[in-house]
Formats: sequence, C-alpha cells, structure tokens
Amino acid sequence: MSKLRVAVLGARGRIGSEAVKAVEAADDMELVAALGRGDELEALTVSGAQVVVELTTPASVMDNLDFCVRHGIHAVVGTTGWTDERLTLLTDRLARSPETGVLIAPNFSIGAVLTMKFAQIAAPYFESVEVVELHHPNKVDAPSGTATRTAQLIAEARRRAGTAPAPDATATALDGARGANVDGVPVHAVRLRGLLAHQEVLLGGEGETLTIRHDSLHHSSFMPGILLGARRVVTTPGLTFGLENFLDLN
Ligand SMILES: NC(=O)C1=CN([C@@H]2O[C@H](COP(=O)(O)OP(=O)(O)OC[C@H]3O[C@@H](n4cnc5c(N)ncnc54)[C@H](OP(=O)(O)O)[C@@H]3O)[C@@H](O)[C@H]2O)C=CC1
Ligand SMILES: O=C(O)C1=N[C@H](C(=O)O)C[C@H](O)C1
Repeated sequence: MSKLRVAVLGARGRIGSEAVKAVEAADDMELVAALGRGDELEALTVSGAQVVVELTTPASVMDNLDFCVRHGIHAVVGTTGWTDERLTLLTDRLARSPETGVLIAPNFSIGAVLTMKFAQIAAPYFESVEVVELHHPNKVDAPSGTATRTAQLIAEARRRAGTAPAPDATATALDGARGANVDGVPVHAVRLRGLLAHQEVLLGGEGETLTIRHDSLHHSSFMPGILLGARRVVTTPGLTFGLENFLDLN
C-alpha cells in the first residue's frame, strides 16, 4: 500500500519539529516536505503532498490554508487564532474545492479532548464554572485555543440545559481581575516558565466543587492526534472542527 505523503508547515517550531519526527516514524506516512518561515509554499505541490500539518502562527495560517485548499491539499491544523469570521472565510474557500478536507483541532491530545467532553457533561450541574489555562511564557496568544473552545462548549451545554448564569456579585474590579469573558465563562490565562500546556475547569455547587485538570507534559502528547488527523482528513471533505469528531467518544 502506498504511503500517505505528508508535509509539515512550521517544521522548525516547538510542536512542528516534534511533528516532523512523528511523521518520519509513522510506517504508513512519508514526510515529503518540512517547511518553515520564508520557504516557498510551491514545495508542497512539487513534493506531491497529500496532507499538510499546519503548525505555524495565527498570522500566517489563513494564507497557508488558502494555498492548500486552492491546490486540493488536505490540512490538519493545530495553529490557534480561530474566530467565527476566519471559519466562515475558510468554509467559503472549501466550498470551491469540495473534495478537500481540513481538520482544525484546538488540541490534539486525548486528555485535552476528554477534558472538554467531561466539562460539557458537568457544566449544567453546577452553579459556577471558570476555566484556568496555564502555558509556557513563549506562547503567542491568550487565552489558549483550547480554553476558548472549552468555554464555548461549556456555555453551549448550559444554554441547552437552561442553566442560570453563574453568580458573581463583583461590584468593582481591576481590569482583568475576573479574566476574559468567553461566551459568559471567565477564562484566566497563566504564563509560567517551566510549564508546557495545562488546563483546569473549576466547577462549584452548594457545598462541593469539581476540578477537571489536564496536563500536557511534553509535545509528544499531541502526536497521536496529529497522525490520526492526517489519516482521517483525506477521506473527510469540508471543515471538521475538533479532533473529537475523529474519535468514538460516545
Ligand atoms: N492544537 C494543538 O494541540 C497545539 C497547537 N499549538 C499551536 O501551534 C502553533 C505553533 O506553536 P509553537 O510550535 O509553540 O510555536 P513556535 O513559535 O515554536 O513555532 C511556529 C513556527 O512556525 C514558523 N512560521 C512562522 N510563519 C510561518 C510561515 N508563514 N510558514 C511556515 N512557518 C512559519 C515559525 O518560524 P519563526 O520562528 O522563524 O517565526 C516557527 O518555527 C501555535 O498557534 C500554538 O498555539 C501548539 C501545541 C499544540
Ligand atoms: O501554544 C501552545 O503551546 C498550545 N497551544 C494550543 C492552544 O492554544 O490551546 C494547544 C495547547 O494548549 C498548547
């Protein structure tokens, strides 16, 4: 059986360099290009890449995906910075290339995907819920894509269940003291040397609290999800948002 021809964009970055090694080590894949800032995207077509793993920056991801979609190259995207406007733009572009698949995964680690799932289940049963994400200080954005997605899923689950807004009697506060408001859920971002990627979902009800915590201790935690995404995206046209769509979690 022929191997899946995979390219990595952002190949010299923290997660990109790990992805290069993971693709090289996968028996069913061939690494056909490993590109960084300044490299020509034409290398993707010249090398015959079937799937691009996009791990660059929020500033470059849209142009990179535009190139991939125009050339019918599937993409697995870990890069953050996704807004509704960006998702709409990408969906419009994909409509012009109906056989191409793009997976955007706010987080590739199984533990983080399960954290989101558990948080969705728990959220309607508690009065209060807040998200704390903790990352290395070189991370370019805050809050993390994972925390944003987690808060959105929590808000959706509470809306569906008709849960009342979380109580908060704060009358005065310094700017930022209550975190960022993501869809009504406070999200707090910590940047600390020594950390990699961590998240806590704090839930509180009468006389009890529940904490759901996940820790990515090494970039290797993201690799099985990236490889799974690359294998599945080639037969999944259109936009898929979230790795959970490629996992049987029910
Ligand atoms: N979904 C997930 O599970 C995960 C997602 N991420 C996300 O992945 C992204 C990258 O994170 P991280 O590796 O820590 O960041 P890094 O800054 O370490 O890596 C980004 C790399 O992309 C390169 N780059 C910048 N612009 C381009 C371009 N136009 N074409 C090709 N390469 C480019 C950078 O080069 P240069 O250094 O020269 O600027 C750098 O080598 C972030 O958005 C992060 O949040 C990270 C971990 C897990
Ligand atoms: O920049 C990182 O490191 C990470 N980024 C992603 C995010 O913003 O959620 C995923 C993970 O948290 C690591």
